[in-house]
Amino acid sequence: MEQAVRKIALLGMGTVGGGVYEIIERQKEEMPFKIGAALEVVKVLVRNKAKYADRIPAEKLTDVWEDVIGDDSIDIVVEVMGGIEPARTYIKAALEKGKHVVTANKDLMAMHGHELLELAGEHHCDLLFEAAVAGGIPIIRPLKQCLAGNNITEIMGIINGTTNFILTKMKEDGMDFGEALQLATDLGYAEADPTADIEGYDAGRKLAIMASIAFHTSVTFDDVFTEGITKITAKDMRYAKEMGCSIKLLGIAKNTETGIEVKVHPTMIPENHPLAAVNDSFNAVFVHGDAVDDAMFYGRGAGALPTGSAVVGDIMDVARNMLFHCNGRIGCSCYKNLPIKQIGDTTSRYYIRMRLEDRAGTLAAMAGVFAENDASIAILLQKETIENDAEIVVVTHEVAEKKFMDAIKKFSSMEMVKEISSIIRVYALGNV
Ligand SMILES: NC(=O)C1=CN([C@@H]2O[C@H](COP(=O)(O)OP(=O)(O)OC[C@H]3O[C@@H](n4cnc5c(N)ncnc54)[C@H](OP(=O)(O)O)[C@@H]3O)[C@@H](O)[C@H]2O)C=CC1
Ligand SMILES: N[C@@H](CC=O)C(=O)O
Ligand code: NA
Repeated sequence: MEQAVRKIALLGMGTVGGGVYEIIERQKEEMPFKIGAALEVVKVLVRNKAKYADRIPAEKLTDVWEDVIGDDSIDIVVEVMGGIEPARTYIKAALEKGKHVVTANKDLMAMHGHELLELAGEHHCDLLFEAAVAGGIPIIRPLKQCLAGNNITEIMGIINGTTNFILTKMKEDGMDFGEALQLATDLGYAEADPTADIEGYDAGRKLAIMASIAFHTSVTFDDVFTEGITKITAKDMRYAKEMGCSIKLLGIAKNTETGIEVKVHPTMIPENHPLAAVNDSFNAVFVHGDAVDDAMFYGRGAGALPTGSAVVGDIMDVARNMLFHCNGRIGCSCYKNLPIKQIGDTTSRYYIRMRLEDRAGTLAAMAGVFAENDASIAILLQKETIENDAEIVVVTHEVAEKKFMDAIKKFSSMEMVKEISSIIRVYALGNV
């Protein structure tokens, strides 16, 4: 019997495209046994063909989209270009022509995922995006399938490899921020514009995608509160260590009775928390469901082969579905319309480092302002004197963000306050 061949077009041949191409090559002999068909990359779309001429045969390489969309033999379009446009237009056109789509594009899925998944459903096509969240770590499929019997109430994770790499290098090797970012870029972890990584936008996009799936309601990137790591200093890292904590950029999504909370920010977590041990470019996602209890997913969240691994897994699923004529069986799962909470309506604990006039009564005045706003103090440290001012570190108990920020606003206008040097949210700190 003649061997079935599933024909693939790769849109993009950068870090991820290169990984996908290599894995398909490596697995060539295995594919018929694994998915009942061979996989063949027949077209590779890029902007600058000359850059790829030494790696990709000339007959496959194109810079003309019509060569892909006009080729009826192509079954699967794999979008690994990134960005919103022209990716969105190309994916829509592919789905409308009945082609299945695999994408790693979190920017697009976090903004237009709902629309694209509905379109895929209308055309009975697969639209799979495992690589869009936490790269090589299986998390989309577990949320959509393996954990589907749960009422998921919380997701918390380290979902940006670049920032985790930077924070690890700053903490463990004393590297400065710029040096660590350059290294992350050279290793292929960072986005084309690393602002998305360091300002928390990339993590925000991944969080929106996971929250939509887990809570069955549309959450877009615009709904997510984001704060990046650019203000984290070596000094805060030292204080964190002294308190038995690490500083990590966390994405936190909760399904509460009053609405959905979605936020990304640097967070102090105790060293004995499993997420504190997640270092370098590794990612990890904690999921809490009413049936499964806690589950944690850990692995490489970025890089050519780890991300390629997720993309190829999706391509193989499409090919398997083709064999059994059941493409499009798992589509959009947003059947609710839940409210999204503003950051001011969420609660947290806070670490504040500040410089106060070193004289009698300042600490009492500070405690008074905090108390008026329901922010009770759990830890107070006074270590250093800087130019006759006292450097004070405070960690509060859980308090509403709005009340805490009101306290900070009132407090910073007082004459005795020389500087609010940093504010970092704190995730549970032992018994204090
Ligand atoms: N890097 C990673 O570790 C991860 C990346 N992702 C996502 O995967 C996607 C790809 O990322 P990555 O591989 O790092 O990106 P790169 O910048 O390394 O590669 C992008 C590729 O797409 C091509 N391309 C870009 N725009 C166009 C266009 N308009 N028309 C044709 N070709 C185009 C580029 O071609 P040319 O060189 O000719 O411009 C290049 O080959 C992004 O959505 C990213 O967010 C997801 C998880 C991890
Ligand atoms: N820039 C991203 C790559 C994968 O999504 C990251 O650093 O995690
Ligand atoms: Na993934």
